[in-house]
Amino acid sequence: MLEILTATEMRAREQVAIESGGVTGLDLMERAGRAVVDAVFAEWPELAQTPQTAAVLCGPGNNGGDGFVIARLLKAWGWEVGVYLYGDPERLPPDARINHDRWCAMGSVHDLAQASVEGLKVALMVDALFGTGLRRPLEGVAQQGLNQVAARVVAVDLPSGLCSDSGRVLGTVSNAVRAALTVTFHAPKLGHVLADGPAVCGRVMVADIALAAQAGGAVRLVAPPDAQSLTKAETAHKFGHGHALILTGGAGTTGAARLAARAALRIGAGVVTLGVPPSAQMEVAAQITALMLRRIEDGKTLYAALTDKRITALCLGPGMGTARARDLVPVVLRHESAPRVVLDADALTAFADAPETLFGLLHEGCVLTPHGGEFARLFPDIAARLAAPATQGPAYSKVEATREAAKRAGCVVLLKGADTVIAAPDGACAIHAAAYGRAAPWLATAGAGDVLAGFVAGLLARGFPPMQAAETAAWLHGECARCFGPGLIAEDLPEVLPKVLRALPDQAARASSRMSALLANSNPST
Ligand SMILES: NC(=O)C1=CN([C@@H]2O[C@H](COP(=O)(O)OP(=O)(O)OC[C@H]3O[C@@H](n4cnc5c(N)ncnc54)[C@H](OP(=O)(O)O)[C@@H]3O)[C@@H](O)[C@H]2O)[C@@H](O)CC1
Ligand SMILES: [K+]
Repeated sequence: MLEILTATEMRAREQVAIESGGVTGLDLMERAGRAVVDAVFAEWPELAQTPQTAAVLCGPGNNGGDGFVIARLLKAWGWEVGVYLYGDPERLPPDARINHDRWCAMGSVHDLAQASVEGLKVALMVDALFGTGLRRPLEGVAQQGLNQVAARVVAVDLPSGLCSDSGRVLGTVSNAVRAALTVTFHAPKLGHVLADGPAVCGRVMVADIALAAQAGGAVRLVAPPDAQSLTKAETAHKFGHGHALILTGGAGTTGAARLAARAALRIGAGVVTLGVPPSAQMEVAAQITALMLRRIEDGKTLYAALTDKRITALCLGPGMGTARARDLVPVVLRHESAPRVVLDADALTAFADAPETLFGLLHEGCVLTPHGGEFARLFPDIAARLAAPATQGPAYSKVEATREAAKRAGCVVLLKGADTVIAAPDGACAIHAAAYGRAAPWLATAGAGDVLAGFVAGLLARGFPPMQAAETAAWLHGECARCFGPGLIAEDLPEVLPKVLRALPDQAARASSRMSALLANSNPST
């Protein structure tokens, strides 16, 4: 499991290590500084060839302390290093103060408030202004780092201005350092993958500073699924892999549900049936082959259909129309057979006026897959809080918002985006970040969300628990987009899935691929 930490969790890990007596805060700071220097040389090998020039911007906390270590190590390599402190040396925390004083034995410290670094030409700028302790937007002289012209900017832990827990830049979005390389310690932080994080971090390297592994953080990065979990048993009957029922809208609006149905079938549901109103029967019949068709006219016919115990999951919403959704969603959610259900698109919008009615019906076998707009319709107060300007760190995050929504809804919520967050009512939470090595910009295409809903439905039909179904669907969806690449349209996603499934790593390979797939991993000497 690749854990991804909040600032508080990271501090707790540091504290446990220090209290165990095996390491001091000063040791950790030394390792952090050394890890940054090693990562810089790994990223830009040309800088290790001959001594260069660097500007190191140090802040008033321990992030600044790391900066003083880096300055000392670069100087030891023969570099010409300018150190600029934002703050009062007398008020530095103890470990940072010690490293400040060590540096002072080798060079001078400029006061960032007095010495302008605007336009300074250096080979490397080290941003050690703020890390996990950022509380407010960068302002005044602290902003000088933003306009640096160095060819290479390395951020220590986080680009200054970026909130570690939310990935939101405090203030306006231009209020953060834009790094080419970010070197963080022990584990990635939420801010590296959420919101603005990927846009300002550049490449992210996770450096091992020899902190002992501990029980996982509260949030995980979605891992590649285990190939075994998606195979089909040699002896199983088609109904052994479940039967998904996908409801369509009327004539002319059945495309979205057909996309979802094909996705459910491709991901391995044994049988997939499209439930159509009479007006759409001919249209759908003319389009399908492996998919089944059943007339679902109204609540009564749907209720009767659900008495077939072989139907293990439903997908409602894509292209369904809000009126039909308002009629049929309660029938499914109230049905005594309690099949698993994914609700998307119109099935969410249909309850914009009365979200509490929907929440009263949802159960733990449900998954909601809203995009930002649908989320705001169901959870307007949560969405408003998330949309409010981030002025204080730690800022309210998409992780907190999705967790709050899942708790309120009483089921798994998958909030889509480049940073897809999936949360369960018990607080379990995972992020699928389509960023860094897993960026999938081609997913911004009509119908991609319908395919995701279909993937979730197919997995639910196969018996995956809701959280696992949502995580697995999100990962495979992103992987299909990456595998197809430019020119992708939604129809391509289910078609490329077999290739993606064939390439899935087995359990042993998963552990090592997880980290490298998303973030570059460095393991500098300690
Ligand atoms: N944890 C670990 O295991 C390890 C941690 N390590 C390193 O420590 C870093 C965390 O250090 P940290 O906690 O001292 O916080 P940091 O980011 O330096 O800033 C705090 C200071 O900034 C100030 N301040 C905040 N915002 C401001 C603003 N906008 N404008 C002006 N001032 C502002 C704030 O002031 P205050 O809010 O108290 O007024 C306080 O003085 C971490 O990122 C990593 O690099 C490593 O050494 C190895 C192991
Ligand atoms: K920083």
